[in-house]
Amino acid sequence: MLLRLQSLASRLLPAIVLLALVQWLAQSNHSLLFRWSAQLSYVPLVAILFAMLVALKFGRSRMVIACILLAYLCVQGLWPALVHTAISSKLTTPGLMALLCVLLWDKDRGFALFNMGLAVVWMLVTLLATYLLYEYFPDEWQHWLVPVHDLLPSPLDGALSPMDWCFYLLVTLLALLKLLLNASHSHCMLFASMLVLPVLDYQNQFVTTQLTVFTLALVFLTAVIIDSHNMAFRDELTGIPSRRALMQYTQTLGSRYVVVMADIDHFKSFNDTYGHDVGDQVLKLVASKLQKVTGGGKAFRYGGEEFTLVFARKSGQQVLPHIESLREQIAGYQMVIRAHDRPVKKTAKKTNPHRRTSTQKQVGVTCSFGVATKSRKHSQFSEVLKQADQALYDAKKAGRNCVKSR
Ligand SMILES: Nc1nc2c(ncn2[C@@H]2O[C@H](COP(=O)(O)OP(=O)(O)OP(=O)(O)O)[C@@H](O)[C@H]2O)c(=O)[nH]1
Repeated sequence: MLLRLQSLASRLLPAIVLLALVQWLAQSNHSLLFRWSAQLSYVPLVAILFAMLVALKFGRSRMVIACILLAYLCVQGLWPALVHTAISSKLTTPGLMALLCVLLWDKDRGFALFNMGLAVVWMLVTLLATYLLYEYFPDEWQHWLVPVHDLLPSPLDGALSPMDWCFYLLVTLLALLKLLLNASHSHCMLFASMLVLPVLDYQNQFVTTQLTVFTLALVFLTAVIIDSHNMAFRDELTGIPSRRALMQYTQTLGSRYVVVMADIDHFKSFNDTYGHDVGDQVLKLVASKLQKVTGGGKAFRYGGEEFTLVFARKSGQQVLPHIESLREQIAGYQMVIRAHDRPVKKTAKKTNPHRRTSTQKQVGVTCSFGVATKSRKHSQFSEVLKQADQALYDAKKAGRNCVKSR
């Protein structure tokens, strides 16, 4: 949970700080900004449409929809007569916030006609629900909103009606809940754009909106690119760099490095005893421990239950103490499993070393390690990797839960 909060903060904070800076800059009424907004008034619209095209290319349907929603803000500023109606002006911010919140909870559905039709339907339903809520919220229920409205800091008291404040708060909390479950860059950026909408509504200035939309276009572009990069180079299950990332990393290695192959001992029996889901939990746990390796090592998931650690500019002797301490840490950790035990197969009964813990909630995991150093004889990365694999085989033969080097 702490890790999740850390990654959420590290993704969300830069975008929020950037947007806050933009608001401050726009409020400073700098003459250059006004000249910029007059002469380059179409730039934010072009930027957000460009971000939309990139999202389209990467198949990120949610970001495409978010860009369209932000483009609406630009169009509203550029051609007010085109979109101005009593309903649209009153409900623009709540409607957009509700749509962004639903987008956060939805998933990328691609661009098949049926899925796009579905997206249009739920967007219309969301807008209709927001409209009905605002129009028909009973007057006699208004007093329920007052205590929540009182939570607002006093300078903002008059800025937001109780209805607006409660609605924004509810939608924001719902979105935050989603972020706690999944905080990809795209999720964080959608959330940041949600937060800035009431501010834009309050300021109601063309230049602020344009500048913010331009910033959001850049922020969305960054999110789409980073998420796509992560999809390609991060292992989906464990979240650590994948084999593809390892192969790319090898290009950057110099003439001195150490490769370590790590393999979870008797991993098959975890799957057999507790099921595939617990097997996945074990993989995640081991990956998180490997990722914290000291001595400058970088961890990758090689495939299955095998991991690779690479230590650039290090000798075997320098690396060994770090691997030994890593092995001890993993072996000393008691993992609490969150799954019901499986009936043990007859054939697995004889060989399964975890069988005794099958009724307990805590299980131990061990790993074997094979270490190899780049040398004149083995100068190619593939050769060093092969040596590390051989050393791993030695470790397995020596009884597992140990480190062997070649
Ligand atoms: N849960 C889960 N299991 C996986 C995954 N990838 C591979 N496996 C399983 O990992 C197991 C690998 O087992 P083996 O290679 O036989 O070796 P082991 O049981 O780890 O035993 P030793 O390596 O000899 O100590 C197989 O049963 C695979 O199905 C995965 O992503 N999730």
